[in-house]
Amino acid sequence: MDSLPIISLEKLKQIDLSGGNGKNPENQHLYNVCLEHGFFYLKDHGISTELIRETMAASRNFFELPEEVKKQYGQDKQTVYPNTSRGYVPLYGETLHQTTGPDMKEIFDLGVERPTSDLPFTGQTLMPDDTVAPNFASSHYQLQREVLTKIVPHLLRGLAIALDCPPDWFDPYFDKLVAIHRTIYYPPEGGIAGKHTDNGIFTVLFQEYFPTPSLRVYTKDNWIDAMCLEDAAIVNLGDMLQLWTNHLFVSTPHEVLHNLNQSRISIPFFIYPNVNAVFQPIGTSQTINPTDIMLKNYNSIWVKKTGGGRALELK
Ligand SMILES: O=C(O)CCC(=O)C(=O)O
Ligand SMILES: [Fe+2]
Repeated sequence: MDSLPIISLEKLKQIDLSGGNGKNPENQHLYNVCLEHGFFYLKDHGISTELIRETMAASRNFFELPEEVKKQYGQDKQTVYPNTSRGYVPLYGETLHQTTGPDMKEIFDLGVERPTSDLPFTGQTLMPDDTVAPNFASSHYQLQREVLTKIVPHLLRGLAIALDCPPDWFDPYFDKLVAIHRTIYYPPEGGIAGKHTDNGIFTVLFQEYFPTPSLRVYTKDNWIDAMCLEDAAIVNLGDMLQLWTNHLFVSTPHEVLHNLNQSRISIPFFIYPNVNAVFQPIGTSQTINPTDIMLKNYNSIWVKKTGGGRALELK
């Protein structure tokens, strides 16, 4: 196995409720892929290549601004709690794996814009306007709207059906979902994201197209390259879905080693349930509040600097 499986969102959306819970062959495929890899390409997702390219170009233009301009949107200027969930982070700001140390990359984190609130991960991001970073905010929020309407609900339904649950089984947990929406800039020759797992339910990732890949995935006891497939997003399962499914599905370790002579942009969307949701891992009587898990993960990345997700388990 040296390439990752491909799931068609269009096929997943063809739910036939006449004979049971709507499971179709693509759901069965999704189930097997989630058991075995937890990492796959998502094609037929309905988001235009132009919008993705435009958002990447606007991101690159932002990251090429002088440092003192970018720092005006730093985490210390953000009002959402925790402020490490929003805004600009310079090179070597984030540690995803303790042994690798601080990552050589810059990031900007956005969220779903909701009225300011005391609830964690809820509120407005301080963003550069068009005079500072043309099209940065507008393209990102357009892409976010499309990810949250065209991909996330259908993937949640596909996963529910794959798990032999009714299609709308996850829906009440996600009607005010939390999304950490990030854009990353890896400088040429040495950009890095240390080994980690993502902490949420799943991540929808758009990576810039290069013939030589920089993203690597640990699956079936091997590190393999995640080649760039034009027009396909990547989806990887996170720790929270692993926990929810009582370790049936796996959150997959991955890392970025970017050695090309050009910079690389990627745009992941980390999807979490509603802030005040409570879920029970399948087959247990435990109750889990996803926000507690998120806050613990933020503490481990930004305060203790011991890494992201299950990074401590990864050598
Ligand atoms: O840049 C990438 O391709 C992946 C980034 C990533 O894994 C993350 O930010 O969690
Ligand atoms: Fe990741």
